[in-house]
Amino acid sequence: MKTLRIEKMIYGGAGVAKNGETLPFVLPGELVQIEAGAPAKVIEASQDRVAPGCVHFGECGGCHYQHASYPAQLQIKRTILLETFAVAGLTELPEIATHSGEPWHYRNRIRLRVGEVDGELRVGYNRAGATGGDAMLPIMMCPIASPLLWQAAEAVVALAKTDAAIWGWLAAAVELEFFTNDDETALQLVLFTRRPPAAGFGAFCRALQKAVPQLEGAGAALLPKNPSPQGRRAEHAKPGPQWGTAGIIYKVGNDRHWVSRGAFFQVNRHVVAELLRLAVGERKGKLVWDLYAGVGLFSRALAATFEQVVAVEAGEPAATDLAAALKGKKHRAVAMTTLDFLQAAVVQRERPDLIVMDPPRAGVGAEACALLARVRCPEIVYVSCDPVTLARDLKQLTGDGYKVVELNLVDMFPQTFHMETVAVLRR
Ligand SMILES: C[S@@+](CC[C@H](N)C(=O)[O-])C[C@H]1O[C@@H](n2cnc3c(N)ncnc32)[C@H](O)[C@@H]1O
Repeated sequence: MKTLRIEKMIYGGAGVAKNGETLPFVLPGELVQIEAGAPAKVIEASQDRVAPGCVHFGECGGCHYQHASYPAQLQIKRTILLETFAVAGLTELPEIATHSGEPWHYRNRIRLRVGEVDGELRVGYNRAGATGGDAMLPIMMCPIASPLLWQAAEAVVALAKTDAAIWGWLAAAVELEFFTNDDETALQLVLFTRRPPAAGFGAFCRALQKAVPQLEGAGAALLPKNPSPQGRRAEHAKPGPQWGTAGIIYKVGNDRHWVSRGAFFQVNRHVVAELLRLAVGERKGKLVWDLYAGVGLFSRALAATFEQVVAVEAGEPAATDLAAALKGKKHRAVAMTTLDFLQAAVVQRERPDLIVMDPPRAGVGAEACALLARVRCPEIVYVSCDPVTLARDLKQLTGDGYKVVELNLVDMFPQTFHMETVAVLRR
């Protein structure tokens, strides 16, 4: 048996003790007893410790911080962000401003696993510490999901007991993804399967729509027959049968965005307007580039105050949605990677007044940052969902003449270790 004092939290959800050992579900300052094969026992609890809001917390892989009060969660994220910047060698940084919303029922999208448990079809998530290939944790609630999403998940499971079409498709499903809009008036479903039933997808969707009238559209996504050894995320799905509308309208501020089923959209329905305000705000000018533009969340708002928006998006179906959103105007949607776009732009010596960029977790990367330095745009707004790659890219950009003048932590993912940052750079 060992007794450890937790020194601090690290990115990824765990706390770390003085001897370097890491433990999940602890808090800074706590004294914890550990014994091989038994869960850690908290001997001296932090005053920030609270009762978790979900019965599955600790077992479920989705949440990491439900045992911390919400103000403590925000403090943990700010501390980790600052430490990540320090490790990357970033100095002379502005204060971090924190922006948050309602910390429960915020997710507009959930991806559930489907499996048979004790002879019954159930939905669930990955267990904490497990990967996609391991046994799923069947769940009875998900209080970070918007209520409609969980209502739909419960409906599909309940209907499978009595409805043959629902049973057939649910039994064939590997995962279900539900996506809803800002006010939960519309719902989309993607059903991932390796062995689709020969027919009956329409009957499945109509039966579900009877129970959940907000269901507007659904599609089956066909996975390879045999799971990839690299895991579920490495697999590419082909489109199977489709039903109803192909997307939903999602309202943010004055804009109504068309989001196709499967296209990226910011996941937190309570803070997306604040994220948009931070990324766009009152900025105006002649030319702006929106890199990694998705369906055009930032582009549409930028189009109100810039003469021309050039928006770059490499993924489908977002690139098609983006082109439709900017169609018929002087703006330009470019369906290519940011790197290819920047390589061409540097040759043509283009220089926008502003660049907004919101890459996936991998960040912008060394090659694209080097090209950005050559563009010498006076202001860059970098929206990031990974502090480590953000710190790496900021270090390179500050070495190339930029200064970080504003830092915002936007809590897009309450109850989890994930964090969203909006950094403003000027030269
Ligand atoms: C974090 S999302 C941001 C989307 C958008 N800014 C928004 O707020 O809705 C990143 C987007 O970048 C796209 N993407 C990924 N890799 C890319 C690349 N190399 N070049 C351009 N776009 C890319 C993805 O398809 C996704 O839509």
